[in-house]
Amino acid sequence: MGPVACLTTVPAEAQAHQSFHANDAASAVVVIPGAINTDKGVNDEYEPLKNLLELSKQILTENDRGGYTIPAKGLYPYQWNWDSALVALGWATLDEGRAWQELEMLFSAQWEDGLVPHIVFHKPSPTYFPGPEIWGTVEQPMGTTGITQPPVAAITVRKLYEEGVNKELAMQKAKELFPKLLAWHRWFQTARDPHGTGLVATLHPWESGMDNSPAWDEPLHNVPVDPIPPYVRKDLGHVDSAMRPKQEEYDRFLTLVYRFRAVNYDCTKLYFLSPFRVTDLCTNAVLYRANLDLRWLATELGENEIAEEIDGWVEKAHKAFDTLYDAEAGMYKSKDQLTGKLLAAKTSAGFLPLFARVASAEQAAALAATLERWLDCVKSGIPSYDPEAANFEPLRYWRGPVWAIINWMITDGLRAYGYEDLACRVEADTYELLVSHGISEYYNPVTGAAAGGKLFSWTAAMCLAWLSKAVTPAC
Ligand SMILES: O=C(O)[C@@H](CO)O[C@H]1O[C@H](CO)[C@@H](O)[C@H](O)[C@H]1O
Repeated sequence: MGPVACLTTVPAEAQAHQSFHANDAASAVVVIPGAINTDKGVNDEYEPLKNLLELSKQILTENDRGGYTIPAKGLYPYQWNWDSALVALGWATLDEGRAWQELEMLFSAQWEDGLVPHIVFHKPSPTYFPGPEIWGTVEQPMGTTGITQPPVAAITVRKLYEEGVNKELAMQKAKELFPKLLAWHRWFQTARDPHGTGLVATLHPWESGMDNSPAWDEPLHNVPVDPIPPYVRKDLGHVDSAMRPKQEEYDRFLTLVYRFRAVNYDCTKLYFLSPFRVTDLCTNAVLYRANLDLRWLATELGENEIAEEIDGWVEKAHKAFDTLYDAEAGMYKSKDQLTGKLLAAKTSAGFLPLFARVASAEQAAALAATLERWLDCVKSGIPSYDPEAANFEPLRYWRGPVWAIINWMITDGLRAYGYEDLACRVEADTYELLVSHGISEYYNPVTGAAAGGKLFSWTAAMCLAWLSKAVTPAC
């Protein structure tokens, strides 16, 4: 095969806002596998990537709080669930022991019923709201929230186990973590799918990880705002309000927390009483993939009965996923469980069934075509929301901005289905964003500008674990 024309010149842009900066990023050239650079020497091209990797390493080190990594200073000062599972992939490229420790710290906060909380409040911090005093999960051994997040951890454990150099350590840690992962996945099957539909419920937008996704507009609007105690948002002290969820969303986020707290987060009650209950594509796609990886681990560890149990979950979920596919739109959609309706919004979560491997070849082709259309509408992809939608907001959080972690998941899926060129395109876009604009929480897909929190851990981790391998000097 001849050279692939994937060369992109990245405009120079200073990264003054980054305290560890990759300021050699000017005139960087993105080279993706198979590309031949005709203008510059390989070493020059590699320099921006080397700087980016150095910056990423420094970010993880700076955000390390002694065994767990905060997502970003000030804005998110605790341990977040799916952040940590993704950040562990970055740590693995630097220090395998530290990667395993990240997961151990997360699971040290696991509840007796199996839930792994969305935030662990290891140490007090005055910079985030709502903190442990609002959540009030008093019965737990340590301060946590009482909800969960997309279960990435089993995916990480398989990767660390398979790709780790220290095989003895990997075997020991995988064995220790396996029963904890299993307990969490079983919790999803029972607490969040009590009727055995094959797909699990998400009871709070914070559980979806895509807090203010346009998919939640309708179901969240149906949540009545209770007379909750007055509160001050701390996020707006760190980030411009134009990049964050709106006040009416926060009032409902908090209403849900107080309602859940009133029943002490009893998972047998929450499913039935929550006024917000959706089938979230992100949670279900991540869980599906995590179940495949947990099943793989079960076989590795000789746990054959458990492997069969997981097969049952996967089989049921596989059939149920088709109910989320909108053939006319060429897209998967989340569903409101309380109204039974598919939610109209086309979001980047709609591509995640590729990451899960649950899409058919035909569905994958439709998703690839939709994705291509989206990418043609923006400077840098993948936008988190349909860029052709009237209410697309390129700066506001999950309503338009690009997130590197989602790009990684979708790229992984594209490759698995044979869409190599499209995967390369997303990789090149992601690299260009990071080289030109620094390592931030998310990016404006129209201008490329960095947005949200700066020096962001999971973006740094994606750089170390993904882009470092994907973006290589021409060979
Ligand atoms: O905005 C917030 O306060 C928190 C609430 O959990 O949510 C954002 O930050 C988390 C930490 O990075 C991510 O895990 C979520 O995906 C992201 O939406």
